[in-house]
Amino acid sequence: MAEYLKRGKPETERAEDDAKTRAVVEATLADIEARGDAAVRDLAAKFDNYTPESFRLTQDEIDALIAELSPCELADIKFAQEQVRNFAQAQRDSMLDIEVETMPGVILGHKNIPVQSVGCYVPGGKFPMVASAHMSVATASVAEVPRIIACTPPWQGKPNPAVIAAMHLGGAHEIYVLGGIQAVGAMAIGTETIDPVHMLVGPGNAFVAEAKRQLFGRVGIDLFAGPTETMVIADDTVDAEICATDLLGQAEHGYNSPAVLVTNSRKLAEETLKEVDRLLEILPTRDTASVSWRDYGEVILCADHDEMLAVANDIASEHVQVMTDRDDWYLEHMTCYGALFLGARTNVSNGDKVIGTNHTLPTKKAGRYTGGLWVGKFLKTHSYQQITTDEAATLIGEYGSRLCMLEGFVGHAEQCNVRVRRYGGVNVPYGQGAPYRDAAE
Ligand SMILES: NC(=O)c1ccc[n+]([C@@H]2O[C@H](COP(=O)([O-])OP(=O)(O)OC[C@H]3O[C@@H](n4cnc5c(N)ncnc54)[C@H](O)[C@@H]3O)[C@@H](O)[C@H]2O)c1
Ligand SMILES: [Zn+2]
Repeated sequence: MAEYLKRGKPETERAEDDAKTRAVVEATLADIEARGDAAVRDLAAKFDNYTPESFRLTQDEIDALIAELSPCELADIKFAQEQVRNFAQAQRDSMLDIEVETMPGVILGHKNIPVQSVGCYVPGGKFPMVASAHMSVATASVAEVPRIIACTPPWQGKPNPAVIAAMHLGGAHEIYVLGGIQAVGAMAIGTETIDPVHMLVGPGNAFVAEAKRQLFGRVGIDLFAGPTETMVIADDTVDAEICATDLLGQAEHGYNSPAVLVTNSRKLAEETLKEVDRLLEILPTRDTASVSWRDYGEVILCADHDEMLAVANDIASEHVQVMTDRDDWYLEHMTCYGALFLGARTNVSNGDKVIGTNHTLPTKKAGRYTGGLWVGKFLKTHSYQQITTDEAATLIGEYGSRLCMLEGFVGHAEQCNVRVRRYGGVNVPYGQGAPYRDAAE
């Protein structure tokens, strides 16, 4: 049995927080539904103290904001987007349209068609998350989505130049300075000034993630990508400084970011606990990181690697940093997670900002049923079928006719029967199934 050297808030308290968030989101979305732009305006004033003439930026405003960036800042953004595009393009190239002849005259296929309009949410409450624009906007543009709209909250009272530049360079067609529930609500429901989209993507705080969840069905969503989570799987091949740094590096995202160490080394576990306390004295973002660590930090001591693997798959953390004497073994055996970061040379912030994999990843155990955002999420795989010979129309029609009757679907059966009569010359009486012909005949 794994031993907890430190535990986070109990599940019951986490569930109470979730229930409060659900109620706030439900009421807010109903308000946007009822009052459209007027509600959006009130919410932006209330939560972000932001009351511009228009939330949508004009091309002149976008150009002026981009001009505020230094050449180095602009080059860095372009470098990151190039990495994200390159990997997304390789993934896109792996997705093929197919067409096969499954038996003579029977053609089956599928086509990958881009979602026709997407709303990308780029978080910006606590930090202006420039990188989130690469992950959603640039990836949508690799998928050739014809309408990409992007929303982000104001940063210190005005649009953040780096975020807006990343959205624009990523390929956004419309940019709005709008945050939180009002942004995702407006994009999905539509208002007098914003045409609704077909799908919402991108990470956000608990309110944003819950709003997307509630809007699912009305529009598509990429996945449940809420407050950041991180897990470090380590044995005594690494030291406490690197483990503590990796835990706090992601705990700084907000007040509710779980950071969990899973190890088979009591020495490493104890030293990491001490090291976290030491770093929390000097980390400039300790105000948030220390609260996340207090409420959601965990240190789990396991007997061996098999137990570490079981614990890790059960938690299904968003980010899993593996630093052991058998990193490839974890790659082979981990089944539930957002993304893996293998070996001490890499780290989660590489994935967050620059390396090219997508940082919009599943949280709250969503890694049990989905991976993160990727170019494939912007593509819909649609099937089609075609019968090109009379023989195939008759053969499939006869089987189809009988299988419809097996379920009592007489009208369905007649769709087959009319083909069997017309293309096969076989007389199937109206309202009956086709006669059974043995394969040997
Ligand atoms: N899962 C992922 O892939 C992933 C990736 C990056 C970031 N994240 C997460 O994104 C989140 C970003 O959060 P953030 O808050 O900094 O920015 P955000 O843009 O998600 O949210 C800011 C908005 O929240 C709204 N808001 C704030 N307090 C509110 C309240 N009490 N009621 C209703 N609405 C309220 C405001 O409208 C504000 O515009 C972090 O939790 C981070 O961990 C997740
Ligand atoms: Zn991060």
